[in-house]
Amino acid sequence: MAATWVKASCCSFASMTMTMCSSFCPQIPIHLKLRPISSFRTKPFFVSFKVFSSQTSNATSTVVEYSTQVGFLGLGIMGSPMAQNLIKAGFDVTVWNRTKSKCDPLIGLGAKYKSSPEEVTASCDVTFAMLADPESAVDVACGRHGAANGMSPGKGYVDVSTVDAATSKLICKQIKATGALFLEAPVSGSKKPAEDGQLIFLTAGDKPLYETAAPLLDIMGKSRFYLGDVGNGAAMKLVVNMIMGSMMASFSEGLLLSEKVGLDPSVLVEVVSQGAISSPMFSTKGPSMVQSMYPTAFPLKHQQKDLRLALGLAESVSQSTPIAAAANELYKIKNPHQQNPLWPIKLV
Ligand SMILES: NC(=O)C1=CN([C@@H]2O[C@H](COP(=O)(O)OP(=O)(O)OC[C@H]3O[C@@H](n4cnc5c(N)ncnc54)[C@H](OP(=O)(O)O)[C@@H]3O)[C@@H](O)[C@H]2O)C=CC1
Ligand SMILES: O=CCCC(=O)O
Repeated sequence: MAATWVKASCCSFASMTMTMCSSFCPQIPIHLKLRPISSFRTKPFFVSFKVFSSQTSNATSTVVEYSTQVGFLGLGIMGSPMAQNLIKAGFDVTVWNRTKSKCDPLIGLGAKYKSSPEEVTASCDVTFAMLADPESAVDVACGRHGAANGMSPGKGYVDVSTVDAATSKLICKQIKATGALFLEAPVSGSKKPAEDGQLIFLTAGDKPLYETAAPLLDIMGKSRFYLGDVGNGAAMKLVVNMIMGSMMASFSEGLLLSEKVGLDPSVLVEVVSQGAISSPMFSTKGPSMVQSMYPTAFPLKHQQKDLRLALGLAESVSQSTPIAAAANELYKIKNPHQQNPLWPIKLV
């Protein structure tokens, strides 16, 4: 039981110019034709997308009429449902993943397959990358047969991986050296929001690409923020995940303490949900944590990576972050039999 809470805290983790009626009802699926907004695209851009009444409102419908080629690199927990939503919305999607077998379900849904990131970007107008960490994001973008090799003017690269600002800037430089445009767009939201097209995009970089890619983002997400220069999206994402890592560690401690003093942790979850510290994260993860159920949504190693990168960000501006630093130690644990002096329980 002791390991329960630790494990749970980690695992169970236009302006495209629209030709449209301004008084559309967001509840009713409608078909829209979009015109290109910039010289970024050289051919007519008819697109299918989910309808938003504003940047942060809920989107409720999807439409299909589309001719652009969309690439997707990285089909893990997040990338796979994101690419799937683009395919289901009617986009022409070409996929690549290091482990080829993860492409098969998407190919079954109609995706095309290419055997390298370079081939994907060479054949696509806009390519998304959803990779594990800074190393893999750089490798896939800038390595041998990497995405940059297939980029050229008129194309766009949207990196939705969670990385640090320096990594994002490095990738941006390589992509832009080809004449293509770059957008960083890490996401808030986990496996279920990815499946449901309810992610929150934290974007920064080339505004024309942001605008061109907006309908694609709107298929995969419920809102998007444009934050200016490359690095700001990465920083925003790291701050958000730093808060999340600390709060889930604290929640885990509370659940364990409640049990050790003879309280029912389920009741604690209910009490928390009704009070000022209620949070969708506690409400959705809490019940499964109490039941010792840990379906992986946000792998422990990624939360630790994000805390590590957030601590680096804090260090860059000499900000003290003792709470995040303590939480980071917890997420470092790889050996379940190892005892962590910072955690008040023996991990068995
Ligand atoms: N899961 C979540 O809830 C969320 C995750 N994120 C972030 O999104 C990103 C992806 O997360 P998630 O989908 O959960 O992670 P997964 O571990 O499920 O997938 C990681 C992906 O990266 C690929 N990859 C890893 N290393 C390499 C490499 N060296 N070269 C090429 N490809 C590589 C994997 O390929 P392969 O299949 O071959 O291993 C896989 O496609 C991470 O940055 C994460 O922090 C952001 C929001 C929520
Ligand atoms: O990076 C992962 C975020 C997970 C979430 O927002 O639920």
